[in-house]
Amino acid sequence: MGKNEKSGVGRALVKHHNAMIQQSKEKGRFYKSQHKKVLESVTEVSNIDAVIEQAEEADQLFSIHHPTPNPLINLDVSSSISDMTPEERREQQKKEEALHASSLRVPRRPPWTAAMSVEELDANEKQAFLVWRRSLARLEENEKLVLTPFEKNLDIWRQLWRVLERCDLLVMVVDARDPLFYRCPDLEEYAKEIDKHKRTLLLVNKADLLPVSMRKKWAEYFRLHKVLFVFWSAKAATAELEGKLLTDHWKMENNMRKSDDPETKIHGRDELLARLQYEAEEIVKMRKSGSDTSTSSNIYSPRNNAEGTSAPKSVMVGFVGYPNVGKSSTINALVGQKRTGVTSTPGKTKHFQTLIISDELTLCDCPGLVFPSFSSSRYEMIASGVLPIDRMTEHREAVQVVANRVQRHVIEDVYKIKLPKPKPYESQSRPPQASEFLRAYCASHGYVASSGLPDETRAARQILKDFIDGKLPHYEMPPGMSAEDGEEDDGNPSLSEVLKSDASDVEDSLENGTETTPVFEHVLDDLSSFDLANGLVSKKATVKKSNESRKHHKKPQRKKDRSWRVGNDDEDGMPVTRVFQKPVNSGPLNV
Ligand SMILES: Nc1nc2c(ncn2[C@@H]2O[C@H](COP(=O)(O)OP(=O)(O)OP(=O)(O)O)[C@@H](O)[C@H]2O)c(=O)[nH]1
Repeated sequence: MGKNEKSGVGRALVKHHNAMIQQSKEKGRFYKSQHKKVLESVTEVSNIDAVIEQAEEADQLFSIHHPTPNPLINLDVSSSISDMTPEERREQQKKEEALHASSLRVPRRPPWTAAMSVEELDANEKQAFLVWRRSLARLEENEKLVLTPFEKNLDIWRQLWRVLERCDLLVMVVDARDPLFYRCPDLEEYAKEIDKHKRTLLLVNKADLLPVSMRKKWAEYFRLHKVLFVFWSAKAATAELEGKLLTDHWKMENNMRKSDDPETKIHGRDELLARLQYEAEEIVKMRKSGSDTSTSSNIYSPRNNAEGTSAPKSVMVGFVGYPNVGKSSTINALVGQKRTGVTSTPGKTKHFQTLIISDELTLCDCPGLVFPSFSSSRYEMIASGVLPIDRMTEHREAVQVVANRVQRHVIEDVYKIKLPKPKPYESQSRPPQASEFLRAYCASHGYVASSGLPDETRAARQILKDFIDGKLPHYEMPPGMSAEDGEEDDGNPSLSEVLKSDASDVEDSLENGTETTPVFEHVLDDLSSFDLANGLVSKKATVKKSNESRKHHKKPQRKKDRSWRVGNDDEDGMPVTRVFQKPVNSGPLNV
């Protein structure tokens, strides 16, 4: 090999090296410019905004070079259903929901390789996202369907894609009071599409707000449906870490009662970490051995470890879920110190983060995401803590969700108020009307707007906050089960006791046959207090609905502590922090 030839190879190597550096610098600049804009959750976009925004993103707006029609606009609107009765409409809606269930998908990341340029990757992702938005826009146009607000910011979905790709075990955090509302089965499907060995564990958080009898019912339901689950309370685990007792609400002590049943007990911090590591290691072993079988039992026992296969070096557990279900609280409790901000305002976690618990276990926390779904109204989503209370305008509708779900006597007990009883000719078991509830609350708390009228907006915000935080106890039954199903005396307040309504007089009047017979004097009496806009009002409440009372009282939002965020992850430009867990001296929860 001659001297010239030698230096030629050297030059080529140096050139290649410089080109690589240049490329990575450009990549960095691109991501920097991409992430200059604050990552904001977008759920409240009207169709027209969506059309413009998405068309802009896809460079298709008024472009001569792209004469194809905007893919979000579909003028093929289905036939009118306006002449249907409400029952027929609901029936039709159910049928349509079943028919279109498979279209209600989480957006998939288009196939990619490390050889792709950043621009190509970006364009592909935008295009795939646009197609996804188009399919959902079609569903939205179907007047027989109600599609609830869902996350429309591609950058938030990108965070999810990365978490899904990186993790071995996916932990879906749900609120124990209505686990199915917060569960997204399609996400479980998607995880399996990425890697058939990936599994999803349902972390049923806020279990401190659920009586043991209800945990039993849900455990039965999950077992029947082969769902891997764990009951957990980030709040209790945090209290345990801080050496505090959990005494917030009247039911917690009962809910936290010691339970030996591995399925219904609320796991302690160390127990949960061990369980997560075990499940993730099983997945990695399965992947390595090429085996298809996954652990089917929900009962965790370290002795069940697959024989013969050595434990993997390190495993990754990804946390996903709707906003406000307690992902940050869970991560903080697991890490053993405050690493992510916790507030009751949904949508505060914006970027995913990686937290190294030990050499063997890493956690990855994704921002809260509102998955597309049918059926639940915007108000239900506000009441469930998924959409922020601050953006609420129709406060009566949202408070009606609370009034429908919390027993009348519980509302009265918690707030020490008296709600107007149903009129003799009304159904005696009807829930309180939002207007009745709000007025009684305003009267007892002295909430008066500057106009001199009851400050319903302020009251609504407080009531919804109490509902979300658990001050107003409520929970959903597993589908197909009733409150009395399989109830046994375990020393806890029975479900029927907990849910006991003040329907004693309801039943009495039903038995006496007085339920539906309006007494003429009562009707006349009520007409005098009839508020055309809002229905029957309490005789004492003489104030009328006023626009004034709907004024917003924007509360200053607590800022999350984000000072821990450091640097960029060189792989995909996402901010991460690496936290090494300090050993925390805490045993399993005393439950
Ligand atoms: N009772 C009870 N409340 C909890 C528990 N875990 C979290 N919370 C409360 O739920 C609210 C939301 O908690 P976060 O940890 O901020 O929820 P998040 O899922 O990270 O929310 P985003 O940042 O919006 O994604 C806070 O008010 C917490 O105090 C729990 O186990 N029990």
